[in-house]
Amino acid sequence: MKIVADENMPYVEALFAEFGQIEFVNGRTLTAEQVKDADVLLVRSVTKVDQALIEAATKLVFVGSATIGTDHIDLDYLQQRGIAFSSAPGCNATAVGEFAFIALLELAKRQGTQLKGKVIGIVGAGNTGTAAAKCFEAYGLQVILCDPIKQAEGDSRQFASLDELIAKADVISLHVPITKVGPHKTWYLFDETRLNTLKPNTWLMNCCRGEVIDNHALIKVKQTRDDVKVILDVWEGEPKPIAELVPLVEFATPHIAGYSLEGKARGTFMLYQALCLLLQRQPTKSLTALLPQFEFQQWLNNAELDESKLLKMCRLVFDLRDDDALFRQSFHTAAGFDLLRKHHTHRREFSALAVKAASDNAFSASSDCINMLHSLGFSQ
Ligand SMILES: NC(=O)C1=CN([C@@H]2O[C@H](COP(=O)(O)OP(=O)(O)OC[C@H]3O[C@@H](n4cnc5c(N)ncnc54)[C@H](O)[C@@H]3O)[C@@H](O)[C@H]2O)C=CC1
Ligand SMILES: O=C(O)C(=O)[C@H](O)COP(=O)(O)O
Repeated sequence: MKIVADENMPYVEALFAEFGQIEFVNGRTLTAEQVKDADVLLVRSVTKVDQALIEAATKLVFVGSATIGTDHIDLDYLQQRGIAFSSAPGCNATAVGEFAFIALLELAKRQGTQLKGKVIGIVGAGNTGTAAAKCFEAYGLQVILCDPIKQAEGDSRQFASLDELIAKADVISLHVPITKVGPHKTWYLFDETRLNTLKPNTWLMNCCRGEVIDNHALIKVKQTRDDVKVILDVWEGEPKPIAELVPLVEFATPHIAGYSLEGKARGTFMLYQALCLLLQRQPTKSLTALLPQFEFQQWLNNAELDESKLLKMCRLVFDLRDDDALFRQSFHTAAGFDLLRKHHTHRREFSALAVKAASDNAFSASSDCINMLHSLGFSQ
């Protein structure tokens, strides 16, 4: 069996070697010629899997994408060909949720204010939106959810309309898939008209797909509204963000919100499970065995953890400022954007770091503060 796999997908060797010969490829530049003998194709979000790519791949039985989004896959064509497909829903939801939380702590610090007390609006209450809400709620923030699809399905959580959310939230975080048609289409959901309805001093963060915000309109709005602060992990026209936009953004990263080591490992592992199922083989590998132990654990002496100390703790697992600085140096070319992604140091999720109160110390952290950290996701 021949497996063609994106070179940026960790743990492929460990999980798929038992199925046959693996050929690693650059997912962005993958050609039909490289895929034509494949039985299995494993991709990430940068590979467009459509008729043009796989028409000649007559042996292909399985396509796996180790991602949450599936907008790069022509699902109808795969179905028509009878090729099994699996993505990895939820694999990096925790990573995105924690990214959103840390990014907002960083923004608050940079603005000389506190995140505490802000109202957070989450657009799209699926896996990543829910993971983000979990962090914000663990920190005691009020969260407003907007998800008309889940609302119509009878999800028991409380929902607001997008207009209500925009009117009430201090921070808006976007967590929707990209869709171009239908009553809830998200392509340019934040177009110029909607961007102009943002209330004064709104913080807007996009960790889903670049085209959910009209980036040209965002430039226009930002040029006259410095009160609006923006964090972008995803960009219209990736891998070539519009250069003019970057200096207008407070934190800029190259589509790495989902790039925790755990998230990537989960993604590859979910494809391994799907292929085992398709081939009716018993899985022999385990996800936990793949992940290295985190080098540190943290003893807390501080009686109370203020926001600045909380941010320092979060930076133990992920320092967003490094990615932002690197981005500004080398986003200018498509190769630069992709290299930033390729060489991104896979951060760990909060769960990799065990946090305990130093018990023999009069200044030991309060149980409220330890409970908050555990609710955020840090281990006991
Ligand atoms: N920056 C990154 O590294 C990552 C980006 N993503 C992107 O984030 C997207 C969302 O991921 P998940 O939360 O895991 O997907 P999901 O499918 O679990 O949740 C998406 C939610 O958005 C809702 N939705 C759809 N249209 C909407 C609209 N017009 N208004 C409000 N809600 C709407 C859906 O009902 C659904 O509940 C993915 O499709 C992917 O494009 C995902 C992972 C990592
Ligand atoms: O899962 C998704 O959807 C994402 O956006 C991924 O985090 C993107 O990562 P790559 O597949 O482009 O490495």
